[in-house]
Order: sequence, then structure tokens, then C-alpha cells
Amino acid sequence: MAQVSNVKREPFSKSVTLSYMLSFAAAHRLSSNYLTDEENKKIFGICNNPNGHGHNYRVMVTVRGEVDPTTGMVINLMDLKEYLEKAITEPCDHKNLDKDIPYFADTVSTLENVAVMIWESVQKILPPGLLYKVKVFEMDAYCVTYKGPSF
Ligand SMILES: Nc1nc2c(c(=O)[nH]1)N=C([C@H](O)[C@H](O)COP(=O)(O)OP(=O)(O)OP(=O)(O)O)CN2
Ligand SMILES: [Zn+2]
Repeated sequence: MAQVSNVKREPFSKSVTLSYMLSFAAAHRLSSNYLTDEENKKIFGICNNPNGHGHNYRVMVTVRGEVDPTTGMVINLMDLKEYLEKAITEPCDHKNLDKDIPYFADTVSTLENVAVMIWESVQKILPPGLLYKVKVFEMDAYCVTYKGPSF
């Protein structure tokens, strides 16, 4: 039987960041409800094509917190993975962002807004104060970072 120590570990203030990367594939179309058809075509070009198009998105979520002196963890990576699959993979993978994600009913599904949507979904599900940053990559070339609203 393992021996349990009564000795309390001294708290040490060590704040670290911890990141988890996941990917999902989704279709979308760039189109704004606040523009005419002509304006949408002019601004978004081929990305406004009614047939839509798809991307393989990669998402890196970073949490930040104190290392628990007893467990050595900020959060168990397996728990983090589960939270993120629930908040990101389940609602987004193999979906049409504009049709399947209510957030995009009235918001253009640009990479910028995808990052904000993901940050808000993750923020709702993670223990309070843990989420630090969301980075979303569209292919290897494009990347948007969001760190939450600035007050
Ligand atoms: N600020 C933004 N501009 C654009 C976004 C965006 O999310 N934010 N998105 C698009 C398109 O959806 C698309 O991602 C454009 O990619 P693009 O490189 O033009 O197209 P391809 O995937 O076909 O890449 P190729 O290298 O040409 O095959 C446009 N602008
Ligand atoms: Zn696109």
C-alpha cells in the first residue's frame, strides 16, 4: 500500500502555459447579411461562391495557471483534451460552419470570427480563469490569435 504523507508541500508560485493542438475539417462561405449580393461578391470574390468551400483548420488552445505543487499539473492534459473535443471537434468537424453553428447565422465565418467563436465556446466549458489564448490556422499559411475581449 502506498504511503500517504501528511506533510503539506510548500506552495510555489509558478505560472506556466500549456497548449493542446487539434484539427477539424469544415465547409463555409464568406457572405455578410449586412451587404447586398453585389457587395458580397465584390468584397469576398470566389469565397462568396454559393457552393462554398472547405478548409482543414488547426486549433491551438493555450491555458495558463499555477502548477499544483502536489500533482505537478495546471490541468490534466487528458481532461483538457476532453473539454476541447466537446467545445470544438464535436460541433465543428465535418460541418458547415454557416449552417451548423448558430454563432455564424449572423456573423461572417472568417478565420478571425472562427477564432473568436472557438474562444467563447472553450471559455464556457473550461474551469474559470484558465483559458489564455486560441490560435486558429487555415492551412499552413493563415493564422489568427485571440486572447479574449479587452476591457
Ligand atoms: N481576413 C480574412 N480574409 C479572408 C479570409 C478570412 O478568413 N479572413 N478567408 C478567405 C477565404 O475563405 C479563403 O480562406 C481564402 O484562401 P485562399 O488562399 O485565397 O484560397 P485557397 O484556399 O483556394 O488557396 P490557394 O492557395 O489559392 O489554393 C479569403 N480572405
Ligand atoms: Zn475559406
